[in-house]
Amino acid sequence: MKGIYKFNFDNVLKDKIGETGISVDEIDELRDFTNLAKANVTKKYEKGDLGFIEVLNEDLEIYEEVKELSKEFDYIIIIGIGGSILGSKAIHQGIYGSSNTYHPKVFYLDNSDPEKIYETLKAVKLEKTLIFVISKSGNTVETLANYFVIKKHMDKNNITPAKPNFVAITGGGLLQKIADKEGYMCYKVPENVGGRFSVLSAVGLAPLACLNVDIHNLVKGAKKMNDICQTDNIFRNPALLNSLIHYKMDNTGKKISLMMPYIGRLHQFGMWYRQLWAESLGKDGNGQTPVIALGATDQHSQLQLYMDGPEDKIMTFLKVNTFKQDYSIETDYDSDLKGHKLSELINSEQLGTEKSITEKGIPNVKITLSELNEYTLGMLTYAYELQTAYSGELFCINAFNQPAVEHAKKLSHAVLKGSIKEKSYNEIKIE
Ligand SMILES: O=P(O)(O)OC[C@H]1O[C@H](O)[C@H](O)[C@@H](O)[C@@H]1O
Repeated sequence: MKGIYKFNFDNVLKDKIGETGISVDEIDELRDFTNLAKANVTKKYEKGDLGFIEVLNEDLEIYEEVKELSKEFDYIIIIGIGGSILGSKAIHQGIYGSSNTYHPKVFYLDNSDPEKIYETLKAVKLEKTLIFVISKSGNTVETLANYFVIKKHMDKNNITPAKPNFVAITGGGLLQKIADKEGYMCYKVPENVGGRFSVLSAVGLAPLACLNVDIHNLVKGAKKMNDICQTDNIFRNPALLNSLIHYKMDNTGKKISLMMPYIGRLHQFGMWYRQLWAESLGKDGNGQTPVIALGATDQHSQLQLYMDGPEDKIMTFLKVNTFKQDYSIETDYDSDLKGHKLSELINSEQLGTEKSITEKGIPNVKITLSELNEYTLGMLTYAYELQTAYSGELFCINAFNQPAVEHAKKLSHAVLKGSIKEKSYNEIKIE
């Protein structure tokens, strides 16, 4: 499997967007600054802190066992939240789209919304369902709650699949205890792999292997990107260059990082990126708010704001050259569309938007993939992981923790236990 990845940064340059931009010379002058960031990431990796790089060397044969087991099942449920599920969702959608017409069918339980679990239970036959329960900490309440509800439902209704149907992927906590006690097949999340950086570890690879994603090519793409990004030449290192561009733009008030894929299959990738960028860099008053829009759909809903609203955005266009299916537009009516393909239309819309955004002086970069397959998706995913690690260094932020989220989790627990009650003094109530 092959594919080409192109990173284009013309439209952040001063000669394209004016004074808000950056020049090639300025980028070059920041060589020491960017090389230090890169060297710090390497140091952390050598110290054993960056498991998301280490996992590239993992033996993928370990996933054969669960893949074999999955052949007994028609449905897969993945239970997890945040970094424990967004990656597999993004990669699966990146390869298969969101129609869920393939075998096995997949369902994601990533919320404690009772209606969602009800709908899922109605859509699957549990005796034919392989269920992944994924949580690095092993203690995330939404994940445990969904597991407990499904387990009880199976026990109460005497649902006994031909083969054991729970697989735990965890680094410890209550989930590990449950897996040990119940004898579940279990994959480990290494301590040094942060949840949102875990898609290329067991967290993503075990379920994806069962969903017929070619994980070998996925990792191969990531390794290729890792090799490419070993260079200190920033103009040859897309992760480092994009990191610097976002850093410089942040410094000039571009506090929103807007990602706009022009293919539906990358929409979930945007959602994965949203967590990665937000949780890694949103600290101590820093951080760019990631926003995801889908081209061309959101041109007709958001573009007015992007072009004419606050000048606080840097945009990333994601584009693919080849679509898996295509249609030519044929009509007897007099129309500019006549004789064109849908792929030409969507890519023209991308370029048209890019041109008008650039004319407005809004900085934007573009990643073009020759096609969207496991290999190119592996390159894309890993480039963003590395870019986020570099950005942590540039912004002097620990990109690998999430203290504010931990605090909110504690308060939610306190509410559940009854030690915090909802009180409101100022509200409008209408009956
Ligand atoms: O994998 P888990 O331990 O269940 O954590 C799931 C998620 O929980 C928290 O909300 C963290 O902020 C996320 O970074 C994490 O991905």
